[in-house]
Amino acid sequence: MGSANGLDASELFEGQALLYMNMFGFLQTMSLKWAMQQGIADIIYNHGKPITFTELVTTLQIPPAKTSLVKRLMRFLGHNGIFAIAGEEEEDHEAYDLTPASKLLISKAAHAGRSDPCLAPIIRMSADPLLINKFHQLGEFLSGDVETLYEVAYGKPVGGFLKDNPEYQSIFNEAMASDSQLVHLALKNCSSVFEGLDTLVDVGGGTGTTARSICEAFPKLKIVVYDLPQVVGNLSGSNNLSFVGGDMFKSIPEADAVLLKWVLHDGQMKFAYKF
Ligand SMILES: C[S@@+](CC[C@H](N)C(=O)[O-])C[C@H]1O[C@@H](n2cnc3c(N)ncnc32)[C@H](O)[C@@H]1O
Repeated sequence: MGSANGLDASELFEGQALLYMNMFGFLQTMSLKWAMQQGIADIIYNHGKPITFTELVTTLQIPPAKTSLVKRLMRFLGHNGIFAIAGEEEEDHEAYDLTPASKLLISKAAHAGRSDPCLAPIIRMSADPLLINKFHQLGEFLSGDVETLYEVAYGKPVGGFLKDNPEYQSIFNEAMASDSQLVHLALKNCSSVFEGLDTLVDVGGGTGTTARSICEAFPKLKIVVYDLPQVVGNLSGSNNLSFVGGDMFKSIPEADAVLLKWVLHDGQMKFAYKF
């Protein structure tokens, strides 16, 4: 027999499971943040082989009363593909290994001088409480006239917010730079894209991580990274790389081609960066 809302028992439970899965979706972000803050990827990497549950809680100095919670979190992260679970799950013999995702959390310090990409900074930014908070204002933003979510939540657009909060400007710049580290992998097969170009302007190019990769791959190409003065003001270039500060809504330096990466993804971004 159907319930009052016309659902049979299996539909009810499926609906409930789906709702709860979405309701607890934030736990994916929070457990990832925990693993990153604890440096678990570095711990496993330095260990040189899968680390057992007992070894992990000992290394993390988890109080005995809370070790079972760590096991739950590690299994949750394993279920989500962040770590691989090896060994037997009974008797505390379970062990954790790195996956492609957690290898991208290994810090530069653990890699000791190698230049492997590390995406921890962009996770740090995305999981920051202040920056997450703005999403509580989605309703107010979408039903009101204010142009950006930042303005609803913090009283100013993202550019102004970052200018007034230099610590977030650094978090933001590092996050963007970490995302851009992966670009050089894509460049290997892209030479045709840059053929015939002498100059390129990377508009909203941040601190120049993408531009540096392109400069290395195409040393004859001259690249200008154009971004807000607060972002590029203190940066100096090299042979074929230079930094220019300015506002892209007023003008941009002349070049054979323009690169826009993570800039103007949609109409909202135009307003988002207005001061
Ligand atoms: C989402 S980030 C992308 C950074 C970089 N392209 C990347 O992919 O890592 C957007 C960039 O646009 C810059 N930006 C925002 N408004 C701007 C403006 N009016 N003129 C120039 N740059 C601007 C920001 O400072 C920021 O560095």
